[in-house]
Amino acid sequence: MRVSSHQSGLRFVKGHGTQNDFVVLADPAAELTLDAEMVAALCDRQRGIGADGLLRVARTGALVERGVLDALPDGVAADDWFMDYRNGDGSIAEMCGNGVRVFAHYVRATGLVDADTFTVGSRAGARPVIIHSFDDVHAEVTVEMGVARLDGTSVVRIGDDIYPGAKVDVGNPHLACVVADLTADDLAAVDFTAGVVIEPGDFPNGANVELLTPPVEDADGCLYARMRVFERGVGETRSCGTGLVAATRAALDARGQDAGELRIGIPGGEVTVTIRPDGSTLRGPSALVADGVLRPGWDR
Ligand SMILES: N[C@@H](CCC[C@H](N)C(=O)O)C(=O)O
Repeated sequence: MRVSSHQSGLRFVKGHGTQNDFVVLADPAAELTLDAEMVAALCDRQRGIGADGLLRVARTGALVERGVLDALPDGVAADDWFMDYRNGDGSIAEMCGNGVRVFAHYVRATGLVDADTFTVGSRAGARPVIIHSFDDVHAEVTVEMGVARLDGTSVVRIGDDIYPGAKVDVGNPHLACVVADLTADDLAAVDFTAGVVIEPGDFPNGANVELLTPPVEDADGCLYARMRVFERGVGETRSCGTGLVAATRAALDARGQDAGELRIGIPGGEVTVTIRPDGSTLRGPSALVADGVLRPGWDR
């Protein structure tokens, strides 16, 4: 069954995590065919519903049986709910941090899960979550994001400017640039409209690019920074959970720290990232804003 040809209309939910927005499709038995063209049309803000990405909610075992996944990812059981994530251009990515928060909120608020701690499956492996609070619209969720692995350095060109950064693997690839002396106003003025140019030799599968102001201590002694992000397969988004973890890892490393906490403001809100030598967490909000039904033939 293709997404387009469901006779009785396919239900969807629209949600976001710090305004990184998603179409959520419940498909427990993995019966839908999500081809790239269809996902791109659904995520298109003029042709379709409009979103940065799509989250299919399916049982991990069903995705293996249907051949969407080759095998159960590490630490993920057949009965665990799996976040089958697609970028807005239809491409598949290994992980989406904001997506996991929205996904966890969705399965908890709809009763597919009846506990506040559980595991979400992703192509990058198991992502344990804690639901701190939720109702039908809002939730506050922490995601265990695993180890953010530093992997050397590279550069990105944005307009006429070259930014050096740290390559960071958070399950998906990032170039996290902590830019010395960059103010919040400078960051807001960066022009992403022509895209970003990364080194293909350093990132054979592409990368997400983050620009971060150097962290400063706020009045309470907490570290705070601001970030913007240009996502692989999407373009500039108002937030990127894996990017926030990558940027925190790079910023703490630049301060000689392999652990610590950082609050980060992004255009879509604010999150808290904690880095430990053996892992990392991302804490922030989720919102489920609308329910809808796709009309048969919507894509013609
Ligand atoms: N917005 C996401 C990341 C989505 C995947 C990314 N665009 C990629 O291709 O790796 C997040 O919140 O982490």
